[in-house]
Amino acid sequence: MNGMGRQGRRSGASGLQVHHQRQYSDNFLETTSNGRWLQSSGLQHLHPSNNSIPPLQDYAFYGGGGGDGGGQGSRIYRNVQRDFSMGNDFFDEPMSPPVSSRPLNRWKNGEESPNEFSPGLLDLHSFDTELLPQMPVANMYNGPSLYNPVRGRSFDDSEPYISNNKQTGRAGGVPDSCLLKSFAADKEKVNSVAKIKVVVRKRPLNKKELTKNEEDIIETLSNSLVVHETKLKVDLTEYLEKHEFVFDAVLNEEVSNDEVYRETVEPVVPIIFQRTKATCFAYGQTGSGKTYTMKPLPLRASRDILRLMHHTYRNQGLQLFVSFFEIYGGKLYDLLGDRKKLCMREDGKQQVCIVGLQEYIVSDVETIKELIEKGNATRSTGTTVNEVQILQIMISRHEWKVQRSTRACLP
Ligand SMILES: Nc1ncnc2c1ncn2[C@@H]1O[C@H](COP(=O)(O)OP(=O)(O)OP(=O)(O)O)[C@@H](O)[C@H]1O
Repeated sequence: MNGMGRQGRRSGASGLQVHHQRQYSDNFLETTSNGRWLQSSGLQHLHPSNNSIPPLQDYAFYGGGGGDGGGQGSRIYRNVQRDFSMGNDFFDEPMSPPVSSRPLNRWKNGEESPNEFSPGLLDLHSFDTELLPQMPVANMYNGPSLYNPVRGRSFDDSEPYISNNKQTGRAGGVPDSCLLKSFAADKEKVNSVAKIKVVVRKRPLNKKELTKNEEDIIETLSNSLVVHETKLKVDLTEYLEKHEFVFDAVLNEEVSNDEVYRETVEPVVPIIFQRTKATCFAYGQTGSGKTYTMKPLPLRASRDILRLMHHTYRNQGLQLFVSFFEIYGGKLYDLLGDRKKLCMREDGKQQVCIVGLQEYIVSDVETIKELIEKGNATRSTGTTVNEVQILQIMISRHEWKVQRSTRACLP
């Protein structure tokens, strides 16, 4: 969100969510089921037929000032998103026709073989996961706990969350009756945590706004912000109307990108080792700071994911896959695959796949950085209403991929 003057600016926010996706379409935005998916993903405002659900900024921020893009009092805005999601596909059952053959290290090696690089299928099905454990997972980041085994369903076990807790508890010598109570309490606690976390970031006034002597009309409080809107009485005297909006967290203009990461993505990182997918996206008006906010997040997340893979989950044959695609004008394009047009398909189990999406195995942050730069260079630069870039970071067991690839050959 932005520091705003008084002439018609609104703002943006970033959020996290876990979602399901089910649709079948060549044109991503045009089907009812896509609409459902977009809605469940918090992207409903991208659906052309959906005028009923206002995007957050449509009611939260308006009448702000200056800068590019925001006309005076205008409710028109560029609905651009910066998005990345993380997850794993280590499920008990195959969720979709699997990747027939992955472009293993294509980017690194700069060579292709027909077997290795034919189009794959990316399973976008999200496990109906435990809730985002803000409370439990936050604890994992106290000091060296990042390296401790995480609780819940993970690559370490195939037992449900509660069983794993039990094991952890036993190791600590807690009596069974207490354990049962504590498991129940834990489960209840997790169940009571929201799946979606909305964080608003205020950006400082930019040079243009400062030059114009515009006022900052946003006041940030701990988890809310107040918009000071100037209004005119009938006798043309000015008065201020205050509008307060509450969010899960509000970050003021002094907050660094590191703090944004800690507040938003860091707590989710261990969760993706627990059969879950997580999505973080930013939305807001042009110039509101989406790129500035989102750009550092994937690399920081990758660093933590790799650290967990190399410590807590070492020797488990885990690999990290990266893919990057764009939804542009209602269609999908592979940003790491020469902007090839992709399509979404639903398999026999009604799981959604992106057919032909290139995925790259990565083992270091530097390579991920290169891939992101490559994707950014390929992305659209237009000013359309519907434009989303989605970077996906996925953890998988190599053998699992191979197993699933075999199934892909079946009719
Ligand atoms: N929190 C911040 N602190 C300092 N500068 C910021 C902050 N947020 C944004 N900016 C600056 O504001 C300008 C616009 O930000 P940015 O490009 O991220 O906006 P955007 O929402 O991605 O815009 P667009 O939708 O047009 O791509 C940039 O110059 C950026 O450096």
